[in-house]
Amino acid sequence: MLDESKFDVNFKLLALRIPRELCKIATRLLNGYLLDKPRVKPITEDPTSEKNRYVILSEKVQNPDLSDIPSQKLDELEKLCEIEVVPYSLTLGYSYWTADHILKQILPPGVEVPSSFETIGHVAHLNIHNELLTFKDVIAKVIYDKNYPRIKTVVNKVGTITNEFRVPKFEILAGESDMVTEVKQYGATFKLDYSLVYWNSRLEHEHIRLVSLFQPGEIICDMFAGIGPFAIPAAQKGCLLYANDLNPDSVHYLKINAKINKVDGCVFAYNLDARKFVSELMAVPVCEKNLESDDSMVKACDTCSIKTIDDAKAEGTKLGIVEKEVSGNDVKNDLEGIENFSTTVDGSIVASKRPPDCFTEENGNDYSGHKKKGNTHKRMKGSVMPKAKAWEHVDHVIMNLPASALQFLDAFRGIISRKCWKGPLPLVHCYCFIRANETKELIISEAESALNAKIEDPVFHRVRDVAPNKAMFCLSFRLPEACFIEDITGSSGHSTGEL
Ligand SMILES: C[S@@+](CC[C@H](N)C(=O)[O-])C[C@H]1O[C@@H](n2cnc3c(N)ncnc32)[C@H](O)[C@@H]1O
Repeated sequence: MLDESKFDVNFKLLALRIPRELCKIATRLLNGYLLDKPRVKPITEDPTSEKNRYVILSEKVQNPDLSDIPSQKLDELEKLCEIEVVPYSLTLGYSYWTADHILKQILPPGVEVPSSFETIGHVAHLNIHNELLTFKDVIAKVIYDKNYPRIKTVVNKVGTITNEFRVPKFEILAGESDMVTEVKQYGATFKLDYSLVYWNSRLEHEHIRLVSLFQPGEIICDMFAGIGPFAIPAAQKGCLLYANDLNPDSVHYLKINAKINKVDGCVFAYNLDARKFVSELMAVPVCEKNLESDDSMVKACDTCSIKTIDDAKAEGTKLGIVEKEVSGNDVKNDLEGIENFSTTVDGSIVASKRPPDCFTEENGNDYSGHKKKGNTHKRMKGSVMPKAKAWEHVDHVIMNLPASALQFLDAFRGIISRKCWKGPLPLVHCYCFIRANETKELIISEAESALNAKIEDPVFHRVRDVAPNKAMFCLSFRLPEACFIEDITGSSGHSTGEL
């Protein structure tokens, strides 16, 4: 085990014993000659008298006659009191030194010291390289000691992720074995079991960037929702969420998180394969039977603002809250013809020119939303959020499974009933990886062959570099018209109404 006393360092220093009321002025006068160590104060108690203090001098003052300090400074101090020099012994030990300092002494010279880690609530996630695996326990102990109580569990990722839920395997190296924890992102709270579900704190900016494109009242379909880092903030914004994940544990926490964040009336959770989810959600039910989510997700919700097109019809009013913003542009940076859409009472779409200043992406193009004037977000106090008919309208589709989301685009082939659909087709936000030897054109062609249709006006947003030769991107585009199915009778565009 680690012998903590090995890290003791003793400093033989000098100190001035002075009346305690002169501490401030002495500190000012001796500026530059005082002990200068992070987190150690240069003034300390005199063990022999309450009335005095020790002013600890820096290591560079070695002579007891204080000849290392300019005489002018000493003269000034002497005018105020008698100066008494005393030896002072300072020991800085294990509890003082940083994790980086200690690990540098333990590990072989030249290796990269693993003193930084990803924090997920009370869990510190390390990725210890093979050459340091023999030191893994001591590394974990130091990180635990230095970060407790903020960190209560230190884990190391084992091997590479191979399972479809994208959950790494961990070994617990120090602290509690409980990996159920809580994380906060932009005001939302997420509970999760880090050993069972996918979570990546590095995606926080991306989650919020994408949600910032959504407008209150919009209908969002999240095909690979995880525990809800897109879905929960979108619902908090007043969107209606159809959120799905194949991992039952993710869906379990998605529901808990919807409750914790008081949006459980706006988040409908499903535990299906994404293809099946989309085909069930967006296809017209044979008997127009209402879709049912897998349990009682529909709850009273104070914070939601969704009204379906049908609700508005019933009220005979224009749906102010579902003003739909749509943008599209091509790689030539042509901003002309970009339009806003508002859904009117009959579900038809009113188009209006939108200001071009909303294009902020690296290539000049974007699907960002422009700020609306005023707050059109109305609350439905104490009411149950009505489910929208997703086969009539969905505004955005989120596909965050970068390793294979492009291949799932085939789920949209001929799925949307032209007869039933109201408004523009959804904007799809499909995450992918692009390697150094790949191009955006290659990605587009992969997406197009999955859709079996041409994509107009694609926009790429670089999310983050995941490896030296690999970056994560978000490809946004409007679902092509080819996804319409003309004749719904007897077509594959019917759902079994299983959801
Ligand atoms: C990269 S994670 C993204 C989770 C979440 N959207 C986020 O941003 O943190 C991908 C998620 O897709 C889920 N998944 C993998 N294959 C799936 C499939 N065939 N159908 C539905 N979900 C799937 C995984 O369980 C995982 O939660």
